[in-house]
Amino acid sequence: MSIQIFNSLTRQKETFVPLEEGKVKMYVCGPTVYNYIHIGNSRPVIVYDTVRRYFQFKGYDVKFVSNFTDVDDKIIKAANELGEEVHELTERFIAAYFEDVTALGCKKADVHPRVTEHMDDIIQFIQVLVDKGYAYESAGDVYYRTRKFNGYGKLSHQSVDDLKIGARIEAGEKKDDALDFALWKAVKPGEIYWESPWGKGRPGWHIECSVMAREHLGDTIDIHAGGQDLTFPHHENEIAQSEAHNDKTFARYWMHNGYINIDNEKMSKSLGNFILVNDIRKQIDPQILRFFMLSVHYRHPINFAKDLVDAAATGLERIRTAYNNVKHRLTATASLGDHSEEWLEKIAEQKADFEEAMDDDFNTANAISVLFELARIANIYLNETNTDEKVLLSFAETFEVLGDVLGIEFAKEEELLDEEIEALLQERVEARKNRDFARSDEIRDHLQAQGIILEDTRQGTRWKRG
Ligand SMILES: Nc1ncnc2c1ncn2[C@@H]1O[C@H](COP(=O)(O)OP(=O)(O)OP(=O)(O)O)[C@@H](O)[C@H]1O
Ligand SMILES: [Zn+2]
Repeated sequence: MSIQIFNSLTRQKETFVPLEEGKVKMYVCGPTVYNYIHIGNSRPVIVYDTVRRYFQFKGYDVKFVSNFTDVDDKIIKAANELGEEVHELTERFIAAYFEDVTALGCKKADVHPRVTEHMDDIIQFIQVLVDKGYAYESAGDVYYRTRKFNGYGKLSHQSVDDLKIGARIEAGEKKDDALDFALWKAVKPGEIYWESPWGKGRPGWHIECSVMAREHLGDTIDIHAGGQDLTFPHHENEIAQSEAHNDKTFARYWMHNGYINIDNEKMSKSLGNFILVNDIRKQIDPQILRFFMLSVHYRHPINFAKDLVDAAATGLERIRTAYNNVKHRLTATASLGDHSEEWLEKIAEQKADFEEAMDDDFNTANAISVLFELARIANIYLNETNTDEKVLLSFAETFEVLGDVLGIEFAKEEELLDEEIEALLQERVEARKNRDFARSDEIRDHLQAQGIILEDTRQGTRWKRG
């Protein structure tokens, strides 16, 4: 079956049809780097990393771009407060970002463009909008003429007249209409700036994504994604800028993830109710955090509560134990069971169910239920007297492949307990006594693969963890 995506633009699930056969061009709005990310901020990173992994699993060639906003008001304020250069501050938090999201099992994007590296492209883009009459300069600022763009409000499903009611012109803004938004901001004293046709200044936030998406993915992209709070005004403004500039559809599918709440309120920096990934990943296995997040559909809210995280930990442990028992049995078995076809079919059914769940708008909650079912079946199989290597390998491989789609590893770091190692060594002694060198070597290789180093001495075999 093909992948269905809930498209915020049409507010319905649609069959994913790529622009170019077999390829996915995807842009995810990235962080403003002036602070460590909190768990709420990490949700879009985990969610869209999983979406990307699933497309790759389905055989698509994915180009994944996610930007860093490395100059803006909040960054300038933070740098001033800390007495640091803007680029020093942003380098520090970009490095911290990579550490945090890597710990959470997220792969790097193919490109992580930065605003400061695209200043010429941004200026040229704005110039085109000015030339086309979609933007105007006003005392060193440049504003987008929102009413000129037909279709403004189509993503957030609001009419321009509704929006007008809530719009205000802030002090210091010199725009013609309250709905207009800044593309370029004139420099204020003491701020970092770039030269432009409109004088010294720096870009507004929305323009950067339009420019960087176009530079790295082209005029039209397949999927544009971000947190649900970005729908309006950020993504609405991106559409207005890009479609006015390119005269083409900007993004075909818009995906938005729900919030992580704490006591049923959005976790956010401004509310101060946040937990930093950098802190919590030292207390809770980050794989548990990822598993916890994926156990809820990406469009639903998640309440971050200790008992729910504990439940996720128990659930993950259940799957890991089944996987480890399968792996363990593989070291001890080579006997042929009688019912391998039947079991192989059962495993294949779980794989198909997993795909069905993920095809349905990346329903990771249901996909995880399938992993629980796979674990349940594996446990039943392990109770059989004769286990077949082929079936065990298929169980192990299915856990690994499906786990990889979710970015979850089931192998434990220290998979073998000391007693298990001792038992295997004892078995190796017996095997050697019986001149079963094949088995003896097999045990040595298996232990080595787990990082256990054996040393045969006159007194017997010693081992240590490598
Ligand atoms: N609680 C949350 N749950 C899910 N996604 C979130 C949450 N908070 C922020 N995001 C997402 O994280 C990214 C960065 O957002 P942002 O920097 O605005 O964070 P914030 O904590 O909401 O900050 P502020 O309170 O200053 O607005 C965006 O994609 C946003 O949608
Ligand atoms: Zn963006």
